Amino acid sequence: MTTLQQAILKVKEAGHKAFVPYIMAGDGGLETLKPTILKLQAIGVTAIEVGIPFTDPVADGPTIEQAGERALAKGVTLRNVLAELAFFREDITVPLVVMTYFNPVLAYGLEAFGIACAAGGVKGLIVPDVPLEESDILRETLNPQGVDIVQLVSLTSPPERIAKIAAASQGFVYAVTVNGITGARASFANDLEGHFARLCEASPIPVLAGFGISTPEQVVSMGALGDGVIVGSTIVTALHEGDFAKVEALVAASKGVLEKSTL
Ligand SMILES: O=P(O)(O)OC[C@@H](O)[C@@H](O)c1c[nH]c2ccccc12
Repeated sequence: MTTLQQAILKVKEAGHKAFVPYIMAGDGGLETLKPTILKLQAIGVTAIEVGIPFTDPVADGPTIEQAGERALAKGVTLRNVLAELAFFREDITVPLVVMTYFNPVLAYGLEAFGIACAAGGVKGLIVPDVPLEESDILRETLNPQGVDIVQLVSLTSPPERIAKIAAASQGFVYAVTVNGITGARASFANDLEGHFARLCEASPIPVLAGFGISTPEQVVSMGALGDGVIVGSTIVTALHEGDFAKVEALVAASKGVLEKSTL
């Protein structure tokens, strides 16, 4: 079992839901990466999805797109993010999952990228623009470096495809809860239960729900569909605005506490 899967199962055994915040690496400057990761792990997140800024983030809504622009303006790149992680990897206690589009990986060079991931203690990778059919090359290069390739399942995937993706995904299955791009949503489709039940049944590894989750109540309701949640845009905004209490309240909800945390 991989480190990433183990971290999620540990939370499950404690009767909680996994909570994975997404951050835009270097939003506020590369020097913010270390304190942000240390703060998040201190409040008990399960893993951290570390987003790499990119000029053409096709799956992202305005919140993450703008955070990416801020990071790019500060000179943040895939290369210097991985180098920074390597610099403080002894202090990192939760699995890190890098989320990047394929272009920066290609520009880095796949082999060199894999080595840099290992040096930075990266445990998982999400590359949304590499479809399942093309993903062998990622597993072949990254698995030997101890990095899981996490696959996304969309709401519109037919059953055979859901089964294929669940069988190929590593660490966890990323179940996308909306049709569309990242960003907070007021409501979700009401037939999510059936979709998640089929997905959880088909998946030998944990299933986490992500996209559109922005309130403690949604952490609870979406978390209940599977093994936990991934929260991006709301975390990015809260960190940008310095509202850490909001982040704490979301984490507390994943542990069954639905009131503002006083940590
Ligand atoms: O921002 P949201 O709606 O909370 O969704 C999570 C998401 O941000 C994060 O997992 C993510 C950011 N960019 C992505 C691109 C593809 C898949 C996932 C992502």
